[in-house]
Amino acid sequence: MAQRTGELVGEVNSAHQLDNDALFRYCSSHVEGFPVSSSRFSVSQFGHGQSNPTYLLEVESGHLVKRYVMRKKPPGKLLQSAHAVEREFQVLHALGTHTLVPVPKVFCLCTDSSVIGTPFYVMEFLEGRIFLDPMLPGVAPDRRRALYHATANALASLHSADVDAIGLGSFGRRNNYCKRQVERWAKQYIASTGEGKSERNPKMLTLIDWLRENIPSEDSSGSTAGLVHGDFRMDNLVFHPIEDRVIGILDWELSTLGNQMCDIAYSSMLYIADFSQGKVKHNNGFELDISEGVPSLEEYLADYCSAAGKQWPVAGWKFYIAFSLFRGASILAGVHSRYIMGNASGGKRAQDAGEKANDLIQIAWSYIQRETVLSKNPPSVTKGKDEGLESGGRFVPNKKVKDLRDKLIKFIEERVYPMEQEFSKLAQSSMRWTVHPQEEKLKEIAKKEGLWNLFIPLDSAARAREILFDGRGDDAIGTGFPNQLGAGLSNLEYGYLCEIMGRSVWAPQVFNCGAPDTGNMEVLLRYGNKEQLQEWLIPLLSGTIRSGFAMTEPQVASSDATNIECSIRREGDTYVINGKKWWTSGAMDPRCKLLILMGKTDFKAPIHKQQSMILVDINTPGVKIIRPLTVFGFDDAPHGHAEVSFENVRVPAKNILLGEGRGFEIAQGRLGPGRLHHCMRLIGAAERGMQLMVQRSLQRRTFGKLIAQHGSFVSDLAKCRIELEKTRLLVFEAADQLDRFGNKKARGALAMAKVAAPNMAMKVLETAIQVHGAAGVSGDTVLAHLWATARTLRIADGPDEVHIGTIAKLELKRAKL
Ligand SMILES: Cc1cc2nc3c(=O)[nH]c(=O)nc-3n(C[C@H](O)[C@H](O)[C@H](O)COP(=O)(O)OP(=O)(O)OC[C@H]3O[C@@H](n4cnc5c(N)ncnc54)[C@H](O)[C@@H]3O)c2cc1C
Repeated sequence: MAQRTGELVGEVNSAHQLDNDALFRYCSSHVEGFPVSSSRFSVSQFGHGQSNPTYLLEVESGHLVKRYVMRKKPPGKLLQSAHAVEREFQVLHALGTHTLVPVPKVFCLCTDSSVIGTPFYVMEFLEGRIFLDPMLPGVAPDRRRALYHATANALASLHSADVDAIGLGSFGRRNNYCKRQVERWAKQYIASTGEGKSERNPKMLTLIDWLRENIPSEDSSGSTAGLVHGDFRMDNLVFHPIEDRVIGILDWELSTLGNQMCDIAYSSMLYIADFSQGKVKHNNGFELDISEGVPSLEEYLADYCSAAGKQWPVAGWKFYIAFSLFRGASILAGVHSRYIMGNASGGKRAQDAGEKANDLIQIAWSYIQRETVLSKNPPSVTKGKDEGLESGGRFVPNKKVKDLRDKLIKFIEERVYPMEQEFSKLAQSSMRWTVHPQEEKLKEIAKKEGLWNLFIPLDSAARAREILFDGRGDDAIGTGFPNQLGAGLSNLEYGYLCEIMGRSVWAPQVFNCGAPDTGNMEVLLRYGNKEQLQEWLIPLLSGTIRSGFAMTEPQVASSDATNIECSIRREGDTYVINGKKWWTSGAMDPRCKLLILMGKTDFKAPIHKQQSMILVDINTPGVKIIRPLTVFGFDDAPHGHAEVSFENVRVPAKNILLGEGRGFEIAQGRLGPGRLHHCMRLIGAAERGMQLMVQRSLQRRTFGKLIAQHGSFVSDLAKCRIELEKTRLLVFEAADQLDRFGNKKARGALAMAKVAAPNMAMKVLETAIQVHGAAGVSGDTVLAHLWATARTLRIADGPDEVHIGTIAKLELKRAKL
């Protein structure tokens, strides 16, 4: 079973007591968001890990308890070059600032030993899961496979960091890494063993000689060199609280530049020697019987090589594993030695380290005696690699989509979530109808990251390219950045990404994927002519303007669009518009420039030929914003939902879309993908609800138990997950049908998704709100806002009953055939 990161702490070890007041004062002035005064500041120590003492800092700030992690050098006389927290800070800072490698954010480094006795640094506390036992007891087999896949991917991601580009070019020497490491750990072993220390093992000395003679040739050339973690094991990884992905790689004490094969070999050592439990378990140098679902050593290695783009290491593998065992033995001898001298942070657990060191030396020798240790060629890794979104399943994102998804998740978690409170604060102030400057900055970063206009389907992009550039692939459209027309994704592929954006009400617009802009751009992409595309689509694509869709009218039941009364009358080379609309989302936004309006050009034509759509510049005389409307009190500023009147509004005749009487036809085209985007975002909103409720349930105690231990909660949680997964499959199915058969044939699946998604999201968010108690209904969490949005979607873009009518009609039609 996994341990929660917050559960791995205990009282501070007597050898590692701190001056808490000095630490508090330092953090107040050096750590972002750390309060200046607090009624409670507590320090506890992580028991896991034995090298640099690591502490959990909990500080009360208003009604919140903020958590940070502090890591320091151990006290006492230290071996040269060990415990370099300054280097840990440097590498974490570089990776966190410039790459997508999952690491905790670091806040400050203190090199002044007078503060708490040794240098230290403070970093973010990651709420997640740590698996102390790599055999993953209590985890289902398919999840085990997914966790190993995530582990291989995390290592590949850190190995892919471009050290020169991120300021780590001089973090170490790249060539002859193993050569230097053999000498370093040999020296350390000698220094840690002998009289008054851990007993020296003569077999270790012969092992050192063997290693010196068998260093692979690539080591001297540096061809497999790059950033090396140095202690990459599953128990140094924090996994997401519920998803099987790594959110933080910890313990960078031994990181440097060098031969990266050492990292993958070290992390594979568990297949040869499992010392996660009291005694070392081994099979005389052969692979151990591994738990069901855990990939074999070769599968794990192949998974890593494929993700990192590395050669299958058949030639040097024996050396790398033997070296890992040797290095492990040297480290354990050091721990044992420190235990004897009384300053190992692992306390009593360090007592057995000497015996374990000798076991590893023996296993290394058995391994070296093996004739072959790796097959000539890697096994196929397709199995397990791309199974399901996280594990198995029919809907499987390909590598391109997975990469975009990982990027999006990191972007949202690191840049959007931290801004949510700030955006909400502005949206509730007297400046509510202005745009937060940070939102515009985030848009620019999203463009550069290639996370822009991802909603545009391949076929719509092709049409725009044809019309605007005669088919040339010039996507920059003179705006200075590529991918204006998206990433060439299908609706299904976008589904995997749109879902992620739905986790925050603020996220979609950051990626230019917010409603109603996406639907409006889709209308232009599908039905606009060249002039209309140039005037309106291009600024919408670059995010310099926003738009609204004006169909619903207060005086008529607008779920039946044939009721619409707004008139669009032709007069010479203009159309004159008269009518009243409401719920025109986005019309309050200061960036809103375009309204796509639906009205009637011919009240006498057949019922579905009376409507037309026309492009209206919001600044045209006669367009009047009457008031913003609220959704359960949320006015969704600065975007807003407006009541708008149109009095003798004259627009050029060329602004008509597709021609008079074609409004219904366009509405059908617009609403299919637009509706589905709402469903996708609702899946994301529900996932956020799941995440928050799980976190809350594991932190909060009632009547002597965590909420997570109460049976009623467990039952609700499981039911929410079932509903969520059912709905996700339905939404993917609808997207897939939309891609394969088009809007009309997919209408049954689209209607089912549109009914299922808001109802499911409401149920999940409602449960999450309940688990949060009063905090859930307040503005302190995102839950109330997400719930309110989900509720509107049982009405907006067609009420449930209308879609239910469509589903039933198709069902009955089938029966008649
Ligand atoms: C937050 C939000 C944003 C919106 N954004 C936009 C926007 O940007 N642009 C825009 O034009 N509109 C927008 N709308 C309006 C929305 O699309 C309409 O509210 C919706 O189409 C329903 O129309 P209506 O409100 O007139 O309800 P009505 O048509 O009056 O329907 C009321 C109720 O009648 C019942 N009903 C209707 N049809 C049937 C049926 N066939 N069988 C049984 N019962 C039925 C349902 O219970 C329905 O909820 C938005 C609405 C909300 C809440």
